[in-house]
Amino acid sequence: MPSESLLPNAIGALVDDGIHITWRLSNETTSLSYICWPAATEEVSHIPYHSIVWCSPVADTEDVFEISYVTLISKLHKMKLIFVQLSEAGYQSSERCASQILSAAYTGSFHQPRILLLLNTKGGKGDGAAIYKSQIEPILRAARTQFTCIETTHSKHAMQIGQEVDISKYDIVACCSGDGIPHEFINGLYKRQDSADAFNKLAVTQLPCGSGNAFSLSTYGTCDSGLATLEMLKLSTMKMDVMLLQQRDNTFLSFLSQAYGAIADSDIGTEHLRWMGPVRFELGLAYKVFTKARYPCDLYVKYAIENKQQIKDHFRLYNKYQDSKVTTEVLEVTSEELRSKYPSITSSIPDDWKALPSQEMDNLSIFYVGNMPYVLTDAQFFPAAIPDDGCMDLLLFNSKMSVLDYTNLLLNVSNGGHVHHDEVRHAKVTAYRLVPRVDPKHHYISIDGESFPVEPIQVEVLPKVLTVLLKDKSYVETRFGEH
Ligand SMILES: Nc1ncnc2c1ncn2[C@@H]1O[C@H](COP(=O)(O)OP(=O)(O)OP(=O)(O)O)[C@@H](O)[C@H]1O
Repeated sequence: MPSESLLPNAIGALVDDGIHITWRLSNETTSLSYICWPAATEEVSHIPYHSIVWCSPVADTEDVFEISYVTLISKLHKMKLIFVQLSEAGYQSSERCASQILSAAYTGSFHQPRILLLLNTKGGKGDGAAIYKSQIEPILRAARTQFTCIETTHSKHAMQIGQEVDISKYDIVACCSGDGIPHEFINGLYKRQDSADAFNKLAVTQLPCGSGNAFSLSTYGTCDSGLATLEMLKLSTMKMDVMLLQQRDNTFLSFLSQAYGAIADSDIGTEHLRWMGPVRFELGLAYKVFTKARYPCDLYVKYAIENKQQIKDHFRLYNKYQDSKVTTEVLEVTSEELRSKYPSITSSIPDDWKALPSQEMDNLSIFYVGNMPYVLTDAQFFPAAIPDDGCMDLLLFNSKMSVLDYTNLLLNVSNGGHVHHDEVRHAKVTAYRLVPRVDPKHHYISIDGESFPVEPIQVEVLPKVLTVLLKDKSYVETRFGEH
C-alpha cells in the first residue's frame, strides 16, 4: 500500500461496461490535502471502457492506476487523466488488472496503431492546428500510439503523399481536414503501382477540421475531433466501395459524392462567400429554389434497384445481415478489381444502361450521387447509403415543383425523409454517364466537394476497395429504416 499521503481520492470498481468511481468524503480527504495526485475538476461517477485509451499501474503501488479517458470538457471531447485506487487489484497482479481493462477498452480495434496524420491548417475556419493541439494530439499521446503528423503545404500535397508514402510504416492515415484531403490522399494511393496493396494495408479516416466533414459524420457520427480520434482508436476496419470516375482522359476516384445543378452551384459557386460560414450554402440553395434554376443534361444509368420499395427492402435486409455478421475478416482488393469494367467515356453507351426521360432531364434542378449518408451535420442526404453494397445512391430533383413543395422537401433532408417524396427520383445504380447541357463558364460539377470542369463524367462503383473504420461494419444510423 502507498502511504496515505499518496492515495488518490477516487476509488474504482470494475463493472460490466466500465469503471464505477466513488470519491472519498471530504472529512476523509482532509489528511490528503497535500496529496500528490492531480485533483479531479469534474467528479465522474462512471468511466465507460469505450472512452478509456490507456491504463497502467502506478509504480510503487499495488492497487493505484493511471487511467486516461476521453470526456466532454466545455462541450468538446478532450483527454482527461485520473488516478484511481481499484478494489479488485488486490486479487490479481496490477499488470493483469491493467491489461484486463485495456482489452475491455479496445475490443475489436487496433492496439496502438501506427498513424500518419495529414493536417490541413488552412481548411475550414483555419483552426485545424488549434484543434490538433488541443483535442487530437493529447489523445494519441495518452494512448501511446506511434504517430507522425505532416502539415499539407499546398493544394494536391496530400495526393503526392499518397503516391509516395511507405505503406509498411503505418496502419491508419488520418486526415485532420475537411473532405478535400481524403479525396486527394485516396487518389494518390490510386496512382501508385502497388495501389491494391496500399488500399489493403492502410485504413483511411478523417478527424474533422474542415468545413465539409461528411467522412467523419458518416463513419463516427460526429464533427467533434476529440470524439472522432477516440472512435478511430476503437473501431474495426472494413472495406468500403469507392466510385471510379472518367472525365476527358482522366481517371480518378471519388469516395463521397458527385453533384451537378443546384447543390454544386450552391457549394462551389459560393466560395467567394466563405466568410459567411456554412450558411452560404443554404442561402445559395434557397436562391436556386426561388429562381427555379434548371440544369439540363443527358443521363444514362445502369440500375441496380430502380424501385423505392425495393430500396427499403434492400436496406432492411442488409442491416439484418449485418447484425448476424460475426466475422472480422477484411477481404483484400486485387489490382484487377481497381480497373473499369465498362467501355470508356468516349465509347457509345452500353446496351443495358437506360437513358432517363429527356422531359425530366430538361428540367433537372439537382443531380446528386453519393456513397455516404451524411453530407453535413443535420443533412442525411443519402440515408439509404450502405458502405459495401456495390451501389451508389442517385437522387434527382425536378425544378417544376412549387417553391412550397421544394422547401418542404429540403426541410426533410435533416431526417432523410426527402427521398420518399414522389417528386424525388431515388435509385441505386452501379454506373452512369452524365452529359451536362449548361454553359460551363457559369456552373460547376462538385466531386467530393472539390470543383471539376462542367464536362461529361462517367462513374462506376468499385466494390470494397477502401479500408475504413466503422462501428459494427455500418455507417452511423440514419432514419431511413423508420419510414
Ligand atoms: N497549406 C495549404 N494551403 C492552401 N490550400 C491547401 C493547403 N493544404 C491543403 N490545401 C487545399 O485545401 C483544400 C480544402 O481542404 P479541406 O477539405 O481540408 O478543407 P475544407 O475546409 O473542408 O475545404 P473546402 O470547403 O474548401 O472543400 C484541398 O483542396 C487542399 O488541396
